[in-house]
This record gives sequence, C-alpha cells and structure tokens, in this order.
Amino acid sequence: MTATIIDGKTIAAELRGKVAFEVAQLKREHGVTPGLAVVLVGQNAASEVYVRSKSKAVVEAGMTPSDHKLPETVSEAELLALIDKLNKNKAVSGILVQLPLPPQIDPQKVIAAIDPAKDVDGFHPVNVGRLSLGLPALVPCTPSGCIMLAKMVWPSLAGLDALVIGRSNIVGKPVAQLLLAENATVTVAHSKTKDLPALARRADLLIAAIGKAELVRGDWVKPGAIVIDVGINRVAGDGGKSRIVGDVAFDEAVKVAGAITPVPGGVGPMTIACLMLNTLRAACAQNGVKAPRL
Ligand SMILES: Nc1nc(=O)c2c([nH]1)NC[C@@H]1CN(c3ccc(C(=O)N[C@@H](CCC(=O)O)C(=O)O)cc3)C=[N+]21
Repeated sequence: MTATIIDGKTIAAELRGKVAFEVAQLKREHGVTPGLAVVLVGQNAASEVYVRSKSKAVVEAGMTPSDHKLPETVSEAELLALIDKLNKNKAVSGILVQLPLPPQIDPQKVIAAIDPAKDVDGFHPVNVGRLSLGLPALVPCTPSGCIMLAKMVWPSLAGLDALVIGRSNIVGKPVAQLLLAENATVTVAHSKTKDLPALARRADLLIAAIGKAELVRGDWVKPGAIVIDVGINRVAGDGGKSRIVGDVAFDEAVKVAGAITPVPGGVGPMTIACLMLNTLRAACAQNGVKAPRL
C-alpha cells in the first residue's frame, strides 16, 4: 500500500479561488478592497521568491499589494516608523514583516508594533493569546494550512494522537493549539525529546516542523498515519544543482503512511493561500462586514 499524496498545490489554488470570489463580493457590496503590505528587509534570495509569490497571489485574489523593501542596514526605529504608517493607512488591511530580520532589529518589538487587527501572520501577542484562549483570532498561516490539509483526508481530528515535532512560535506552538482546538491529543517534541522515533511511531497524525532535512524516516511512521511535512530544506542535488526536501524522508514514509504531503507542493502553497484568507478576514473585520465561512 502506498499513501494518498495530499495535493497542497491544488487545494491551495481552490482556496485562493474562493477568496477571490469573496473579495469580488466585498468590493461590489461594500466598496472595500483588501490590501496586503509586505515588508522585506535586506536581500535574501529565498525571501525575495516568497515575497514575489505573495504579491502575485494578492493580485490574483483581486486585492491590493504594497511591497516595501528596506536595506539590510535599516534601523529598528525606521522599521517601526514604517509599521506605524501602515497601521494608520486604511487601505492596508494586513501587514506582514518577512522574517528573519537582521540582528540590529528585535523581531518581538516589530511584531508587537503591528496593529493586532492587521497582523495577518498571527504572530502578535494579542493573537497568540486569543488563539490559546480559544477566542477568534488571526491565526498563523502555515499552522492553518497544516490543519486544512490533514482534514482533507480525515475530516475529524478528534481523539487522534497528534505529534508535533518542533516548538517554534511560527509553527510548532500554534499548530499544537489548533490541534487541541480540534480535540486531538497533542504531544510537542523537540531537540531534547527522548526516543523521538518511538514517540513518532505512536502518532496517528505527525506534523514535522523542525527544519532538518529528512529527519523523519519511514520506520518512524505508524502504518496508515497522516504525515504533514512543514520542512523546506535546500540540499545539494544532482549536477551541482540544489533541490528542496522536507523534514520527512518522503520516499520511505510514502510506503508506510496513510496520507502524506509532498515538498514542494504541500504545506508551502497553503501558507500563501491562508495568508490571502487572513487578509480578507482582516479587511472584513476592519469594515464591520461579517467574514465569509471558508
Ligand atoms: N513573517 C513571515 N511570514 C511567513 O509566512 C514567512 C516568513 N515570514 N518568512 C519565510 C517563511 C517561509 N514561507 C513560505 C511560504 C510559502 C512557501 C511556498 O509556497 N513554497 C512552495 C515552493 C517552494 C520553492 O520551490 O521554493 C512549495 O512548498 O511548494 C514556502 C515558504 C513563509 N514564511
């Protein structure tokens, strides 16, 4: 038996299509066009690729992009001044400051400066707190995408033994909160966890978000489990070219799992689609419009 491959690319395209439909309606009925501001500090080839694909998705969804490129040497004060301007700009529904930031800038200070209502990354302490309290919040995009992909193959996660490998503020912790909200039984593993392979073999749902290329081997996977691979690791490929692999050894895991996401074409595209959804939701909330159920 070989696993169902969860096609994140197609599922993300469908979600972006639904967002575009709702954006058109929001414009028609309320005269509101959502806008997303993306702030990129410095020149990082990978970050520039992400920022470009975000802007493209924003335009395709009928929303207004505004890209802000700041030099690597920009001061924290200058970045905070830009955020203040974006917070006050009514045409800007969502603000995303691309991470990581250069060392002279404290990312927590920057995140805390974003208006929580415009925090489409869901990284502001207000949104983090609201998520953990089970209150409506802007939820981080990659974690939302993981849950949506898992539910495509297993609509109720209630009672599943879920293992999250990785405890970052960006993925591990928020995805654990979302899994709890889905009534899964959640374990969060990390670099100090004892006997990770044995723990992994007990998981009905395994979410790998540690950023270590192909750490999760085929024999770590419980037969029939759902495997969601958040990793994006660039490794040396054939002929001196680099290629992208996940945190899961796909070729091994696909033989054991019930369903698995590929890299690329899994969680990554869902991250962008969920960012579009968050921007739409933020625009609705800022304009007193009931957000669509998507
Ligand atoms: N404030 C902030 N928010 C973020 O959400 C954020 C960030 N900073 N910093 C960088 C990471 C990375 N990230 C990705 C988004 C989409 C893909 C994506 O679409 N990947 C495709 C293509 C991969 C490729 O070919 O490069 C895929 O997996 O199929 C990947 C990675 C968002 N991030």
